[in-house]
Amino acid sequence: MKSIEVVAGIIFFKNQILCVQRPESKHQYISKKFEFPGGKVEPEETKIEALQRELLEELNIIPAIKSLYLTVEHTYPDFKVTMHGFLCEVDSKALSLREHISQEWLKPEELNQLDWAAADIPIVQKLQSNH
Ligand SMILES: Nc1nc2c([nH]c(=O)n2[C@@H]2O[C@H](COP(=O)(O)OP(=O)(O)OP(=O)(O)O)[C@@H](O)[C@H]2O)c(=O)[nH]1
Repeated sequence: MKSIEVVAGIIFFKNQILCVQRPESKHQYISKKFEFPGGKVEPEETKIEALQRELLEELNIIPAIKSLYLTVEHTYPDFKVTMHGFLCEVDSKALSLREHISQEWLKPEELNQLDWAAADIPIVQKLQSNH
């Protein structure tokens, strides 16, 4: 089975976190799910470099990347993902949604209102237990 390494930004503006919705996909289990923005780490790139690149590409933002929060391993029916979630901060909510179909800024305790990609659930749970 294919394995991918992914970085994702848990982006805070004050006490709210950016949640973005994936477009429709042939993989039903990730189609239209909410996630933390990011993407695959390319060869020759550090995780931080990959996250900076993806956030600029997907949202046109340059957040302050603070620290690694949680690494999750999840096996979907077609591939295995290792996802590193990094705490990030922005000082404005301004962004351009270039790949996702919607966005929400939610407080940690509100995150379970959304339908998350399965790999994100441990990160959502940790954020909810720490608020
Ligand atoms: N970015 C991101 N991807 C996630 C999360 N949770 C999760 O399961 N994934 C999965 O990890 C993979 C990341 O791929 P991607 O499509 O976002 O990455 P990318 O921008 O590099 O893709 P590309 O191949 O189209 O250039 C997707 O299969 C996605 O479903 C998440 O919170 N953020």
